[in-house]
Amino acid sequence: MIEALRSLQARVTGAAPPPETVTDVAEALEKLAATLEPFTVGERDQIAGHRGDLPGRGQAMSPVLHVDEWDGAHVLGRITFSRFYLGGNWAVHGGAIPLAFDEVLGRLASTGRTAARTAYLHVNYRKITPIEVELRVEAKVDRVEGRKRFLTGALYDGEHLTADAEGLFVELRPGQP
Ligand SMILES: CCCCCCCC/C=C\CCCCCCCC(=O)SCCNC(=O)CCNC(=O)[C@H](O)C(C)(C)COP(=O)(O)OP(=O)(O)OC[C@H]1O[C@@H](n2cnc3c(N)ncnc32)[C@H](O)[C@@H]1OP(=O)(O)O
Repeated sequence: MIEALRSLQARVTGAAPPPETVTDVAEALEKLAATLEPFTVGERDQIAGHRGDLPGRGQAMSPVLHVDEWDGAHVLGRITFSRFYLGGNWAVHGGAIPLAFDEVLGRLASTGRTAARTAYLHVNYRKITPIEVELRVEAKVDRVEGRKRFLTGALYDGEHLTADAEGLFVELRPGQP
């Protein structure tokens, strides 16, 4: 279901269908939304973002990270931004890149440790990040100071660095939302 939604996001973004097709698709989507409505659940029970066994934790908001290496200290993986994430001139939207970094660094920050939340995330855009190209993602925990975890990450198109990030993730106290 989530994979099909991702595919739909990319198709909708890239299409300019005739008016009758637009009407048909809109009706079909409204019907699907109505089919799901009776199955609305609380946050804890939803699939999206809560299924570690599914690509991208089962949520369609950020692109899927395919993990090659993951431990408590570093991550190596691959990520492809579909056409859904197009900003302009075949470059990824500037807001989608921090989304991907927050996902990767945020998950790494909380791997094998008490959960942490993003306090800040600084992103440098070094080169255009291309759409529909498999990119390499690297991330690591740089240092830990008490509740503060400082992480860095980088995104590569081949040997070209397209963006890098530095983030502070603060360990949550018991009961802290
Ligand atoms: C989301 C789920 C998290 C759980 C993970 C579960 C398992 C993982 C699996 C899957 C997860 C999903 C993967 C994606 C995860 C993405 C993470 C996000 O996107 S989180 C959403 C965006 N972030 C917020 O909404 C935070 C909003 N802000 C806050 O809640 C607080 O400000 C918080 C927790 C960040 C800090 O508040 P205080 O009251 O706990 O602590 P204070 O005392 O203010 O700060 C502690 C230390 O940090 C410094 N600090 C805090 N903010 C700073 C900043 N912006 N810049 C510099 N220093 C800062 C302070 O100066 C202090 O340092 P000194 O101890 O004095 O040395």
